[in-house]
Amino acid sequence: MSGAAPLVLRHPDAASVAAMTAGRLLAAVQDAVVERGVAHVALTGGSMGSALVGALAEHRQRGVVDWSRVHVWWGDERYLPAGDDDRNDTQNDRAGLTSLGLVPEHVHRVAGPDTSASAEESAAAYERALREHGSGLWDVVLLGVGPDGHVASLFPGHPAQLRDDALVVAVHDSPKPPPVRVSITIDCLSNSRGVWFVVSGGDKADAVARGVAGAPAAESSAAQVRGLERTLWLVDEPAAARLV
Ligand SMILES: O=C1O[C@H](COP(=O)(O)O)[C@@H](O)[C@H](O)[C@H]1O
Repeated sequence: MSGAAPLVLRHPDAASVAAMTAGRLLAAVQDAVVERGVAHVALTGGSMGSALVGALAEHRQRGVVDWSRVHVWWGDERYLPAGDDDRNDTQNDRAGLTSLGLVPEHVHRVAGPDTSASAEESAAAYERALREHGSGLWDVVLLGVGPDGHVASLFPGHPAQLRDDALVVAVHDSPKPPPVRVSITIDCLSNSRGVWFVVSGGDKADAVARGVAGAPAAESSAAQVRGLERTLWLVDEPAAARLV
């Protein structure tokens, strides 16, 4: 498999994962803005996605970053109307994303059924937006991991998991509700300088072990995604419990 080999960074608990990752993300974004004038970050939903955004919003050094040069995207979105409680962007907004000082046009939200005819149309629009901004060469892609090894909305064994004919795909019949989603594909997520998995909790211990070990796709979507320069697993001790 191409990309950087996984590096595991262990933390005592979920709050430490969020706080340490927030500091690391501020530095990575600052580096990107200074080196290239712009930073592109893919956010994640789920428990750690919002914990991380909350830690960013509370970070004492968050003002050091020129947020007007930062673009945020989502690795996946639940196909629900804007503002729905179950959307990843709604949860990230409530965790503090809106307080960072991002330019609204640089916050790239996935269209829901209120503004698109179908998940396919929404995925195509998101892909067009990505192509307008360099086809998704990310600085950092953040990924939560489900107990089943899914990342973004790419579930092991699901027909959408290994799609390689698009940057963004519609996902129907998701094993985790809601059933309709839009997801960036494995190849596109891997087109990032850094891929950072953020995981906490003992229910994720098997998924972390499989992901770090490079398990086959049938067992882990996480294992199929690696960064071009760095692949970090930022985990708490319960999530690290099955690592050898
Ligand atoms: O449904 C989703 O689940 C994963 C993991 O969520 P968690 O709550 O188990 O941490 C998340 O990364 C993904 O973005 C989201 O849509």
